[in-house]
Amino acid sequence: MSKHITQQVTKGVLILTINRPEKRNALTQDMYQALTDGLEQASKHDDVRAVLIQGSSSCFTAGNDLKDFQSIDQPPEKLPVVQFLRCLLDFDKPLIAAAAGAAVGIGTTLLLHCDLVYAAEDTRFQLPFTHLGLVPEAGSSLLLPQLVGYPRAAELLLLGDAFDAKTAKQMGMINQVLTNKELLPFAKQQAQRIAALPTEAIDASRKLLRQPRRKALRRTLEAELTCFFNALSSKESKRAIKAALKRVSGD
Ligand SMILES: C/C=C/C(=O)SCCNC(=O)CCNC(=O)[C@H](O)C(C)(C)COP(=O)(O)OP(=O)(O)OC[C@H]1O[C@@H](n2cnc3c(N)ncnc32)[C@H](O)[C@@H]1OP(=O)(O)O
Repeated sequence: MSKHITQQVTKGVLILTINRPEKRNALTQDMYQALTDGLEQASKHDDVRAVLIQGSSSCFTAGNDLKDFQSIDQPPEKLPVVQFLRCLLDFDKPLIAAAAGAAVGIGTTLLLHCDLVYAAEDTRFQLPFTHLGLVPEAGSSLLLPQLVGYPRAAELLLLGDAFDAKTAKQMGMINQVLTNKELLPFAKQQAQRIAALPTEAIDASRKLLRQPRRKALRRTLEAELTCFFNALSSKESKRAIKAALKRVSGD
């Protein structure tokens, strides 16, 4: 268990909270492992009927820890981030997310796997993969065009500009925009509402919603992973990640 991911079960909802404020909740391999453990436990326990993933009321996550990218020294297969992405794809209970402040990289793409997504007014989404010499992950090269149409998806994934919560709502990426104060209580309430509904009907409905894209999503995720880890070992990406780290931390 990572000290940066906390777990709490309330009224049938497992709340996974990302808590590394000093680094804008950037995700390390330990944190991905803790998130995967949380989802796997939730899947096994009948008393958990929905999962809420959240950061704080002012920051969701700045995405993958950039230093962590530089220190990857094991085959992708064994990496917790890869296990987390596969687990996300197969997760069999309702998944709700509450995003505020930074929602960068995987902080945006993981939302595409959630059933309900709520965002605070100040949320800044960004998919800066190409800036880092990388490619889309988490099945986003399939899910994003399906959700917002090819032209907008291409713009977001190729140019990598940040966009706000209002734009995300207009594009159909999220359910609702709330104030920072309202966000976490409202997301919890919605998760608890789902958890209180007849479980078999919720699970079967969710399966029906997801089933048509399941195989294609799995294929896309695996193709992206191959491409992503090839890119990560390229000179272009190493240079870009070093520059990004310098920009955010001065290192
Ligand atoms: C498979 C997954 C792939 C991906 O997720 S790719 C995406 C990778 N993520 C990024 O490229 C985001 C990089 N971060 C930023 O662009 C900015 O930050 C933000 C827009 C998220 C926030 O900006 P601001 O509020 O001004 O904060 P700040 O001063 O830049 O950072 C505060 C502290 O947080 C650390 N930090 C921020 N993001 C990361 C990160 N992604 N990895 C590691 N550290 C990060 C900094 O270094 C610094 O910390 P210190 O004060 O100790 O230097």
